[in-house]
Amino acid sequence: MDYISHLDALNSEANANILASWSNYSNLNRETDSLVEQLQTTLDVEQLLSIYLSAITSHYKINSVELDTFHGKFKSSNGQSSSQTMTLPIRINDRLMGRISYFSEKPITDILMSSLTGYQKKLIYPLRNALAFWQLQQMALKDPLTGIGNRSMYEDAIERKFQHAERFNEEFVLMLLDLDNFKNVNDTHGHLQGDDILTSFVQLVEECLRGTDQVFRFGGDEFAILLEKEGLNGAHIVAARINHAISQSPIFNKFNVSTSIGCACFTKNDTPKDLFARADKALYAAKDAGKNCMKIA
Ligand SMILES: Nc1nc2c(ncn2[C@@H]2O[C@H](COP(=O)(O)OP(=O)(O)OP(=O)(O)O)[C@@H](O)[C@H]2O)c(=O)[nH]1
Repeated sequence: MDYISHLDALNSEANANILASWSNYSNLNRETDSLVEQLQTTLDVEQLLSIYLSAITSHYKINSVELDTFHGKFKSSNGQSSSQTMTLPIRINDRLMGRISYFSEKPITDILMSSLTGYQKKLIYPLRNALAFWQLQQMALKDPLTGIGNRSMYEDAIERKFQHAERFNEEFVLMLLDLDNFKNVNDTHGHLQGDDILTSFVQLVEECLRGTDQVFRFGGDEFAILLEKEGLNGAHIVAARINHAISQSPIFNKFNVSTSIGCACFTKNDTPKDLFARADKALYAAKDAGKNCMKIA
């Protein structure tokens, strides 16, 4: 090969390398643009994480990501196990928003970490919007005094419970609870004391339930419980546990407050309204029977 041909060959090799890196660069740019577009399609935090995870798993062997914020934890996973973890902070204008942990079965190297930092930047603003939206939703669904779900959250939960129970042929129980003689606490000792009783009641009830059961405040001194995968027996046990816990509680004894409970078990062909009406009728029966007891529809 003469000198000129050698130079030509070197030149075309260099051009090919430039073209290849340019093509890699523009592919990467196209991918990140498409990731940004996809991240703009939802305000659901878990869906965002799932889109993000799919984008990064096409390059890195990451099996799940977990977002830890001041408001709660969110996770997305492809179901595979991971032995390695790495956590990166997420900041907006130097303010810490939370942290994302990456789980992988392969060691997470410094190079991987720095490229993930680049990817993570695409997530920041969509995530900020989704978290703000999530907070608003939580505020609309939670009772501010006790922190448990309100009537709107109950309506969502009961719809889902019905769909689940019908599909998997599962039992569940709706319990309606109303405090006895509560008005007297407000009238005699003031609303702050009444509020204390309401928050103590929620704590006490939660201690009597499994983590999978749910408790809601409808307003005033009215509450509802959804007992997961339970029938009549479960309802009897839980109601007895709650009534017993109240009878042992110094604050409830001091103010002579107890609770009346009405229960109804889900049956096929029920609607949420039917179930509620039966539990409500049972609650009235418990009040009529002298309060501080449980009646089953
Ligand atoms: N402290 C406080 N009181 C509330 C709140 N919301 C409603 N109430 C009061 O709760 C009371 C509920 O009244 P009732 O259920 O009729 O009173 P009760 O004495 O429990 O009546 P029985 O159920 O027949 O025993 C009323 O006095 C309301 O003003 C609240 O957020 N905080």
